[in-house]
Amino acid sequence: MVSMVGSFLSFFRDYQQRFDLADFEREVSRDFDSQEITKVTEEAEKRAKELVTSKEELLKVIGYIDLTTLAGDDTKDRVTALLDRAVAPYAKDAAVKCGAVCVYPARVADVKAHMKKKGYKLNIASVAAGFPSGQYRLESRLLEIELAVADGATEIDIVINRAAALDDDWTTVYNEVRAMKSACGSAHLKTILATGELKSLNNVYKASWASILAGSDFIKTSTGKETVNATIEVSFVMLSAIKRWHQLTGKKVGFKPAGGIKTATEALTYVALVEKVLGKEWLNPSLFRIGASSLLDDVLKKL
Ligand SMILES: O=C[C@H](O)COP(=O)(O)O
Repeated sequence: MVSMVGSFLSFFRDYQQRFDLADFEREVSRDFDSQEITKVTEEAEKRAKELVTSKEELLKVIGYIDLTTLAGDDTKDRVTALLDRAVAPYAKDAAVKCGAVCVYPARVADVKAHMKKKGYKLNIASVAAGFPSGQYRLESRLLEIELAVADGATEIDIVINRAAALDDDWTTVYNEVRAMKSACGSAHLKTILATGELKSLNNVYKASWASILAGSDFIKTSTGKETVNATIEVSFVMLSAIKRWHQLTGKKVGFKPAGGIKTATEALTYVALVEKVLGKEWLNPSLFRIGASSLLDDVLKKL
């Protein structure tokens, strides 16, 4: 028994600490069946139409939301108002809260100061590492993460290096995410794949796998700034990678669809998909978030 645990631990440590390109290639050489994806999508859409009639499910959606503002003209007043809203989004029930607020690094200190002043408790997510393009030197991306954490971010949403991904250089993608995970310290790392720029579902799977191997706590679809953001199709592929990792290691990685999710029914389609692929145990804010700037209004309207 002890030696089984020992070999499991060494397998797991190996997977976490080195990037073996041959192992990686073996693991990611798979195709996705478009008929299966269409079937799963139809099922999720059907289930979402049922879920949207349930007040309990709608309230759960609020708890999954990373209430986001990511605009060039964000100010202290805008992010503090966002925080006020995220801690008390539903007037009829003070226990309902969003999963986090999500802001640019330069606004984290404003959020933290307001949180302290009001005595709130909520996760503060900051995008970082040259969000949304990632087209910056690694040193500056790492420093940005460290500064956001020092200012009070408890969750860091980084972007992968799409130039490396599109050059099929998955070692670089892995090494950079690993360095970013280390720069996060105790903050959780959400790794954005920017799937709308990855050109193929196989690349989405490779990006998911490299990010998971590198220690990401969550994988996230999109920045909200790509031409194509979250879709059910790429989500299915990412969830398949999370499922495979769980089968191999027993570890649970979270999932965050983001970008362009505006209605309760759309949000619940992702809920239904997660339930279908990974099971109900993933449906809590420590393993499932939805990144959205304008979803909350529609959810409140339906309550
Ligand atoms: O991570 C969150 C996204 O940037 C939000 O995108 P959205 O403004 O389309 O809802």
